[in-house]
Amino acid sequence: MISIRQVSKWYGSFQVLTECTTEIQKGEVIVVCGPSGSGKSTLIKCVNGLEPFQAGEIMLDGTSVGDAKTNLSKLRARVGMVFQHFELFPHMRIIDNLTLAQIRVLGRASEEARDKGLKLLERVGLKAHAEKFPGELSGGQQQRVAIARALCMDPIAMLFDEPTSALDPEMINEVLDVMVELASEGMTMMCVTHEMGFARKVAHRVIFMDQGRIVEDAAKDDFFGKPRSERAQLFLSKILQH
Ligand SMILES: Nc1ncnc2c1ncn2[C@@H]1O[C@H](COP(=O)(O)OP(=O)(O)OP(=O)(O)O)[C@@H](O)[C@H]1O
Repeated sequence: MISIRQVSKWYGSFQVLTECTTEIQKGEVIVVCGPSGSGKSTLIKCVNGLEPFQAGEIMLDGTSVGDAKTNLSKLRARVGMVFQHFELFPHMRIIDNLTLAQIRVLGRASEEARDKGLKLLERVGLKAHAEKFPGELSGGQQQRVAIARALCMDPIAMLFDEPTSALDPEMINEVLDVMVELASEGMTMMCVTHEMGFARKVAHRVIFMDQGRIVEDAAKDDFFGKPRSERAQLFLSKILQH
């Protein structure tokens, strides 16, 4: 489903990603973790073409992301992306946030888009808030709206970039619960997160990054049982103390 081969990226002379390689199968849930600045967000943004890369290849369901001939907006419409900051349009009602891309990008009729939006709002428990503005919702609710918005596009995979790290602690679980449910339904997911409880519960594999490299790419139980690298052992011992 997602194939990342020997991907390298530079910001000027600074190499942010070095020969990153991994494969994500349909229905797999991958957690990407690692220290701050290790390149996790950059890698995930390369997957849907939000960041260009200079070497290697990323294939998304058979389409090459880095190929200049690839229509990136079409490609992005097929992969849901959820960011740390929900990035909802503040001046638009929740339901309009959900229908905009369906109408503009997928060409759905507004009634159909609205029905779909309401269905997905119901799924994340927020149908009653459809006519509100984002500022009237809590951070956790806004993030659930952002997930519903991504799902409105019938994505073939979902990418999450630290979806809970801007939330107050009591709101983290309501977002993780939605992600756990998605995973249990077989959604292909690549999640940058520090939530190791989530990783233990639903990840199939864990990728550990350090200084722009994929240092470990292991089955969840192997990673948590005994990470191979000292760097990952240190990271886990620190993060699991909290
Ligand atoms: N636009 C940019 N220009 C130059 N350097 C950048 C840019 N974006 C990110 N970087 C650098 O690239 C490195 C990797 O950043 P990235 O955000 O991918 O790391 P991360 O592992 O996701 O970190 P965090 O956990 O703190 O979000 C960092 O050193 C960062 O400063």
